[in-house]
Amino acid sequence: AAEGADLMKATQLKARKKLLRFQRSKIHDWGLVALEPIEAEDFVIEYVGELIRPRISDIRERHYEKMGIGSSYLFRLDDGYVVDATKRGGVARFINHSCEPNCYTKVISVEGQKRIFIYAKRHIAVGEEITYNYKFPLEEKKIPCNCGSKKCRGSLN
Ligand SMILES: Nc1ncnc2c1ncn2[C@@H]1O[C@H](CN(CC[C@H](N)C(=O)O)CC2CN(Cc3cccs3)C2)[C@@H](O)[C@H]1O
Repeated sequence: AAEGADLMKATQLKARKKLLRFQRSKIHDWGLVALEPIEAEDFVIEYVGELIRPRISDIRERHYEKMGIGSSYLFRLDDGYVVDATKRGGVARFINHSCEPNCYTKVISVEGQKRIFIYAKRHIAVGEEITYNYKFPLEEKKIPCNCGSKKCRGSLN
């Protein structure tokens, strides 16, 4: 019974959203920083937003560009669907890109709904900024990357 309780506790620890703080980032404007140590493969946070169809996301993207808020609160899924965190989103929308990220994203269908979960690739120490690879498609107009990692590709797209 004791080891069952420990297993339960360990599972909860791994699955629980981690303590994070939204603060100025060395990479870009604002970012998310770990307030507790995070182990490899631990669940960190869900990228919460509205799941929208490709056509709707094109219309919104143009609208956001015109409004000057930049379209990168849009998290594109492989099938063209987009999770839009611009209006209704969680703090995960503030996570910055790195070419050597400490987290990775996984799209999981929960009751037919696609959701984006962010996990740690490695141990993350208190105070480290949470990052994942945006995997933006290559574009002409480059967004210079400021991740500072040795293997930085120089741009996000
Ligand atoms: N490694 C990097 N190097 C350089 N720039 C980066 C990096 N990684 C994220 N970026 C920028 O961050 C946006 C992704 N953003 C993540 C959070 C951002 N730090 C924030 O404070 O809002 C969300 C978008 C929505 N936009 C609102 C704006 C706020 C200020 C100017 S536009 C930012 C991206 O589209 C980029 O422009």
